[in-house]
Amino acid sequence: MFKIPFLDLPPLRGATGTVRLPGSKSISNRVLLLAALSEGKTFVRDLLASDDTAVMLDALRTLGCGVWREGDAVVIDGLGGKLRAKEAQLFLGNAGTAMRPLTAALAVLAATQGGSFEVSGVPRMHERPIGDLVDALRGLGCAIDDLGNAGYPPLRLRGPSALALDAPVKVRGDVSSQFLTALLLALPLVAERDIRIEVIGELISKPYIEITLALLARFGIAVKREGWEAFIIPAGSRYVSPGEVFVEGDASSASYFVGLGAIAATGTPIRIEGVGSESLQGDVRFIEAAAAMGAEVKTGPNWLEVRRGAWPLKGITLDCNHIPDAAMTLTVMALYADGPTTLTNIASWRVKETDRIAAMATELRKLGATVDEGPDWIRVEPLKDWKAASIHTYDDHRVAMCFSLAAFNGLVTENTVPVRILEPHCVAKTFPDYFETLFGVVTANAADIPVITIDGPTASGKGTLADEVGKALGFEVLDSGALYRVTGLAARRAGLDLDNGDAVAAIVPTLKLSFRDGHVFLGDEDVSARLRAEATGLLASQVAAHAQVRQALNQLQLDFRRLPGLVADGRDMGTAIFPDATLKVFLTASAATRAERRHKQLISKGISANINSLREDLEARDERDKNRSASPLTPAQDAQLLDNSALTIEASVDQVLGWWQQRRPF
Ligand SMILES: O=C(O)C1=C[C@@H](OP(=O)(O)O)[C@@H](O)[C@H](O)C1
Ligand SMILES: C=C(OP(=O)(O)O)C(=O)O
Repeated sequence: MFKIPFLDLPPLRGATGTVRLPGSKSISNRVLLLAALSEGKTFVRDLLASDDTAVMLDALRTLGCGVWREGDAVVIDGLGGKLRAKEAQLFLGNAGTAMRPLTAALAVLAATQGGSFEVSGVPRMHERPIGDLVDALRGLGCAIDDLGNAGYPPLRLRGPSALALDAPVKVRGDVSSQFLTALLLALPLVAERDIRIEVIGELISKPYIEITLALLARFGIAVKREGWEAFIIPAGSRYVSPGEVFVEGDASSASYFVGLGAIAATGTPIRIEGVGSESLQGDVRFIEAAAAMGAEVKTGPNWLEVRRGAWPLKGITLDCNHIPDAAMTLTVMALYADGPTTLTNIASWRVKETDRIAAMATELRKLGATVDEGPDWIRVEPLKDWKAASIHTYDDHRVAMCFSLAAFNGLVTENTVPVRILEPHCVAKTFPDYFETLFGVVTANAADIPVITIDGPTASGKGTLADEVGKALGFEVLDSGALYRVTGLAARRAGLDLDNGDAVAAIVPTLKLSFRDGHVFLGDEDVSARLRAEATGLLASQVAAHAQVRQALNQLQLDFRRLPGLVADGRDMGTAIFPDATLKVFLTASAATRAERRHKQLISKGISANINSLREDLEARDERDKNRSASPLTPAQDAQLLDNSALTIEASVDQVLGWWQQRRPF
């Protein structure tokens, strides 16, 4: 996950490959609750691992459920309908699928067994309505206290209290379907007689009720229904765990890749694995909307393949009540259309993670789009004149994911712009690795992928600075010095004459080199510590003097230019390898400062060292690096010079990030 203040997406051009979706949020949290209410163990496979499921799992643990991992399964040892904890405070983040169903289940459990439970969430959760559910539960006889504003969390669910189960339970369905879902999931707890639930008002987001009914059936509860108006939980219903449940991929998460295929898969299609024609989730019908906009879609039981069909896409008008979450993706696809796109019947967008109609309209306008909105609709015009924009994400995962599709503007305009996604980690709600997954299936022109080079003499602190800048921007880091060090080490191990440039260059393509978690591996061996040793530094300096060796390592270094960007540290990154880098930094420090730092570093590792001879070595190495004929150590003409002798690491990082920001169009 990119846990950084912003993620800049350079212009993207194409898409190809296969995406394996994370588990469905809606299915995961329903299955967890049903397993918790059942008796005995349920093995849940392919469970979504995200913020929304984490709060549900924490809540279940607090309530006394067994929750543990066994291989690739999460095992829930259920309560069998009996409360083990009679008091608890549950923090449910911003997960509607945890807040609403747990409120109903705990209200009913507290009423029948006694207890006091508080449910709360993030500030936005306290602005998301729950009054219709509370009214239904109070009508049934549950004791519920508003701990904040009436009709919103936080709430206290108290008991015991007498339940009136003979009259129908009435619930409004026109603000959120999750209220009906919550009652359907919880009321089998007290189904000594038939329980009738009646929906008041037009039910929205109907396909989510189908998910609820299907999963209840898997846990042994066969709800009878009268269309969408009434649902009857038969007397004697009991939750019976099926023992094992497989969670299918998330169909709402699929929408971003369906959109991606429609926009950018011009050759082979994007393959999306985890949902397909047999999906339980209504959002799989997003493919119909995408097809109406021009996408070519093929489906199998649990896969989709999508490629570009019509181009530009076709503007559509669509009632999106049945796909409230996935439909947001259409508003960004609409930028690439031949005419306006109008989405209707989406009033619920206003009470989700943020006011999504307002959020999408505001952010689309920042890109230059013309957008109109009403209480329950939005209209987006195609965009020709794109502006670089910093997209505010409102702690809404879907806003962040949707706007990644705006980075394909280079497919419709010459004046390509990057897109900045603020607080990209909000995707953690349902798809923590969204951006990594995206980068795995999109292509960009190498020249569009930003590079920051940090060159400078040995022990100037390039490595630390590059790592920190890389972390701050979410960029890849290339420690080119390590490549020379590995080559020097491997050449020495192979018994080569290090003065023989051809021989040393010949082993470069055979190096089995990988960088993982800040470590460098040669084959399976972690050689990080060896590479840092002074002796290896000298080997590196020797082999680096050969033009043939530098040539062999060139391509390897260029290959590190990957999305979303690269920070390359070395000696000739800005002059020879990435001459088109957006920002070039030449880092220096006095020989005395560098010798002191190296000395401290060695001493802290328990290696004895003499500061004077370290300084002499450094100076000798500087001379060799400066005077070699192949790529001598010298600042690029357009480099920013940074002498960090008197600077802290933070100050150097801030300086580089400041220069970087000056070069950004945001
Ligand atoms: O039941 C569910 O799993 C959901 C129902 C929908 O909410 P509404 O019924 O409030 O539209 C949907 O937006 C949400 O992401 C998940
Ligand atoms: C509306 C959403 O979430 P929640 O389950 O919190 O309602 C969503 O994921 O788009």
